[in-house]
Amino acid sequence: MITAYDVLMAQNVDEAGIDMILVGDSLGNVVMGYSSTLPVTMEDMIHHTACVVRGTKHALVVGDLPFMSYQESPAKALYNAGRMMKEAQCDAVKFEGGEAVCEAVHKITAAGIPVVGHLGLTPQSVHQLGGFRVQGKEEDTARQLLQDAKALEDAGAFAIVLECVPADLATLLTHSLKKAATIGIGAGNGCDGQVLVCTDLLGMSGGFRPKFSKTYADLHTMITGAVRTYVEDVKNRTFPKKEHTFSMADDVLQAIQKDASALH
Ligand SMILES: Nc1nc(=O)c2c([nH]1)NC[C@@H]1CN(c3ccc(C(=O)N[C@@H](CCC(=O)O)C(=O)O)cc3)CN21
Ligand SMILES: CC(C)C(=O)C(=O)O
Ligand SMILES: [Mg+2]
Repeated sequence: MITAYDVLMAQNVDEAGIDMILVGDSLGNVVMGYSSTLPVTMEDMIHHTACVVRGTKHALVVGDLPFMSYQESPAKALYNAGRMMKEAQCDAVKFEGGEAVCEAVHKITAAGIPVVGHLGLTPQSVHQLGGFRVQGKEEDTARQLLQDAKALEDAGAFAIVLECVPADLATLLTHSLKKAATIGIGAGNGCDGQVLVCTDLLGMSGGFRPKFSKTYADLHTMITGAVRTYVEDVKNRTFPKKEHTFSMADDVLQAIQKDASALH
């Protein structure tokens, strides 16, 4: 699984054979320039998820539900999950939380909408968590994670993202679940699948380099290099060349030249 936020990236990752595309609310950081995911709205998520759906032929597209679109009540969660499916036409929705959101998961799956859960470091709760830190290192928090994962599975989630949890705990959770698949990000290779933010993987997320990420390409260097060369080419007139240029018939040109010189 990989994130995407627009049609171009969706086409590229889909062609590369990815199984699932997540239109993450990391949109807030990656595309909109916010310092957290909290300001992202339903309108933002629907808009970008619809773009990704239009660029996807094969992968399953999951729309992330933004902060405060599902926390208030299971009824509101169902309403917004329905909006995401109807207006963006994606294949599933995802939202953060364990036991606290299980009633919402149950209602949404009962309505025929596939749900992906998200446990561990849940960025919409960053202020409560006190920062972006590994979760579930202590006995009580690890036990709560196991309970949350079981509860999400029982409520009907078909997959659960595990973000920034110790690898051994993620492996244990993966084995404990009977139906739901685990998708790790900073959770080791014992999960059923993995997810990364596309711009992190491609080396175009600026200075953001979390420990769990791996850059498979250096697009930042490629993009700045290409644009720098373009600027130079324009300034020294090596671009555009003849092959980038349109011409006109000589007699027409001569007629217009006469008109132009008459204007002097
Ligand atoms: N570009 C991008 N990639 C992401 O993976 C991502 C976003 N944006 N935005 C939403 C959330 C926020 N995420 C984050 C943000 C920061 C850390 C971080 O600073 N982690 C540290 C601390 C680990 C520790 O507790 O030791 C690290 O070094 O990984 C992790 C996940 C993951 N998500
Ligand atoms: C990092 C993934 C799991 C996510 O929730 C997002 O991109 O918003
Ligand atoms: Mg998210």
